Amino acid sequence: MLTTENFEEVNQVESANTKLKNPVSVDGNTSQIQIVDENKQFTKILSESMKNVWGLEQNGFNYHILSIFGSQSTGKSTLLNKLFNTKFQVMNEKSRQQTTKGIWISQGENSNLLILDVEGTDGRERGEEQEFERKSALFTLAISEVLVINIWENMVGLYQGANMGLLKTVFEVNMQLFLQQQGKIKTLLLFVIRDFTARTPLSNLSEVLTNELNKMWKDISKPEEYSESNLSDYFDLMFTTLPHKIYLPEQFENEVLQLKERFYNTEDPNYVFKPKYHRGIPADGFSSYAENIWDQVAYNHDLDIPTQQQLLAEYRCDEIAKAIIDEFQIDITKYKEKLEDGEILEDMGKIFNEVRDRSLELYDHSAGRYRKEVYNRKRIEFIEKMNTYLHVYYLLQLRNVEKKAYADFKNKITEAIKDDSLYFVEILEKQKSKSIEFFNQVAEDSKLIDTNWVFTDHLSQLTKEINEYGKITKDQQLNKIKKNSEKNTFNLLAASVPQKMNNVRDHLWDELGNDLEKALTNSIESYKTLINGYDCTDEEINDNVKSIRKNGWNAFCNLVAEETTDNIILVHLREKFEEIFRYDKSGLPRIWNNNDDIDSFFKKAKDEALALISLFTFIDISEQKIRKITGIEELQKEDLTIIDADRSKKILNKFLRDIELQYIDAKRSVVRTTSKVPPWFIILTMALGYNEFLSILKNPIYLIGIVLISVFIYVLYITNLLKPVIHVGQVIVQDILLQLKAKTEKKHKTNKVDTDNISYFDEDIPLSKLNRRKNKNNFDSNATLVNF
Ligand SMILES: Nc1nc2c(ncn2[C@@H]2O[C@H](COP(=O)(O)OP(=O)(O)OP(=O)(O)O)[C@@H](O)[C@H]2O)c(=O)[nH]1
Repeated sequence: MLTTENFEEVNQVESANTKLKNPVSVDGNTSQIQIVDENKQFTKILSESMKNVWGLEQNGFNYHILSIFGSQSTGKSTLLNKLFNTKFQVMNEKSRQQTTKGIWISQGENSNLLILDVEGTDGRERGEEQEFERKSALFTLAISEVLVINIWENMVGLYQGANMGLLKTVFEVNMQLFLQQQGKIKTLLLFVIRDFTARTPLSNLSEVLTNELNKMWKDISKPEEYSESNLSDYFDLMFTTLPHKIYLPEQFENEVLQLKERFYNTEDPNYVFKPKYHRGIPADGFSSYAENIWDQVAYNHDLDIPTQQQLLAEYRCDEIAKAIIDEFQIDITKYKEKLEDGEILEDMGKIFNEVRDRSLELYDHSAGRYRKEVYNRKRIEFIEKMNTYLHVYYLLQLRNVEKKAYADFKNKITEAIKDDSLYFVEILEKQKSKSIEFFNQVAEDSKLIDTNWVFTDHLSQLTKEINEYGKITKDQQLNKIKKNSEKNTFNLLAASVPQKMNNVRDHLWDELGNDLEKALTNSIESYKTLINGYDCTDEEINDNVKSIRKNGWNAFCNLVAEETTDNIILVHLREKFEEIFRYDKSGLPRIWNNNDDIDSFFKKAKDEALALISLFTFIDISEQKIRKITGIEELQKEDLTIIDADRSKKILNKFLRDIELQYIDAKRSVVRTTSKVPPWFIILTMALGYNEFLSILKNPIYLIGIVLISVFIYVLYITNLLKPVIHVGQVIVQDILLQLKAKTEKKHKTNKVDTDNISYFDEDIPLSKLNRRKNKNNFDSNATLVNF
């Protein structure tokens, strides 16, 4: 009887048949796919469907798989569509043609159920060929928890009609599949007896079927050790009936609804999806697992479920780890940029522990469903991989912390130097500990839990850098303090030596010796005060004090040398000479006259001036005192010599020449003041020269000459050049006269030097090193001495 519903079904099937080639869906509904087609090709979109169409990928173990077996055209697809609201193809009544080809899979409506509709057995299209039947049995048994065996009541007891051939295959492949596995995996065989008339009670039918199945189990060939095993060790049996769909449609519908409870209602006493039937494949690994199983089955390879599960676990754990690692890397990249820019990541350890824990949680959630041994092994690899990535960040962090610790240390030390802190070493040590402590703290805090990361290399590098910088700075500071002390000595001496050498004549060297002692004592005291905080050894202090003393002595000698150049000595001599020769006791310039004893004055002035030179000939401080003040052990005579014999001679020559001119000037001024022309001589000259005077006036040449000379003299007068010209003329004349006189006398007299006055300079005094360097006079070494 064709009902409206049947009519619709037929139409539906007819339209669906036109789309049989579509591997996705018979009616364009992507909720069902042909998992294995009639050419034994496995679908490429199972994973995609699991994830995006059925939304089961993240269900873990919370999903179930049911397959239906049975002879062709026994209403399998119809039953599934009724039970699970799937859209499997249903046969067109008129053509009675096989509809389900290969294996189809669909999601049960609003559920976590995956339903497989398997091509009917003993289909006439495949003839006697049982290969696909065996393969599909192997495949579906490997992945399904429940096998629904669809039979018509009138087939019970018939070998082929009751699918006994198929069940024998199932039993055999079960041995092949699950015997290697530790712990028995059970499968539920749910017999749905269709077109049930109730003429034979279900209990009888069940019994018949159970007996047949047990007999069949006994008959199949089993390994020796399983020869005594029972069917019930591997299979649970469940029997149910459905009335005739066409003749008793309402009853059929009602019983289908009741049957539905066994699949959907977990509370139902006959609920079929018991945990013991689950294949233990997490939903996200199902597509890979199913495909691998089919590959093995399709190409007649030995199907070793444990190996497949092992391979799946390996593959999936890697895949899961990779996906999480990809996300993990994206998560941590933002920190890398900061670290590469030199930033220190606060709470790095905390942040990274959290990031790692989050990733690990995800891994555990997904990979933890796979084989424990694989999951644990891969977990260690996964953690190591994350740790490796994070270790790069940790090294960057260490580099940044090391830089900061070093920079902080340097800044503090620079500040201490700027402030001239008296506690330099204390600050240095304190800052060193602080910087190292800071480094240790951050390095320790930045570590990840359960890692053996070390930072000893960075720490020793930092310590080395800090120590080196500290030592260099300390040495520089000590050197600076020493130099400042030496500068202090120099400044004190520079303030006293020139002043005293220019003014003090009595006890000059006693006073200079005292000044040197005071300057050195002052400098050494301030040096010792300043180095107080530097933790110097006695040896270092002694060496530096020695150096301050020695350099102080050198500075003293230099200042003395600067004050005893030839010119300065000459100035001193001239001043002394002129003090007596040119000025009287009241300090007024002398006007020489005939009664003055110029020679006596000259001799006295010269003697006293020459006596002064001895004051500057050598440093007249006792060697004992110098040793005591300067600490210099080896002191040579030449070290104290200021003016040596050579220099003395040159200075003396120059001095004598200078005072000789003053002597001549004095003598000449006496002549000028005494030699006047008498008046009678002027009158006589005018009388006798009157004619010559007139003749000059009358002669135009003479007249012009006189006029020109007068004009020249007048020009000189108005330009104030007359006096200088006269003076130059006088000097030239005097020089000519002197040279003539000297040449004349040289022929007759030998040069005689006043040995009394210059005997001191003849002493064999060694050359002073200092003055050899300082003395740059340009005196004519061949200048002759003049005897007065
Ligand atoms: N007598 C009877 N006929 C049924 C029943 N259920 C469905 N049919 C009819 O049986 C025919 C085959 O139905 P299908 O659901 O396509 O059977 P199938 O086993 O899936 O067929 P294949 O997939 O080709 O093996 C259809 O014409 C259905 O209307 C039933 O309970 N009893």
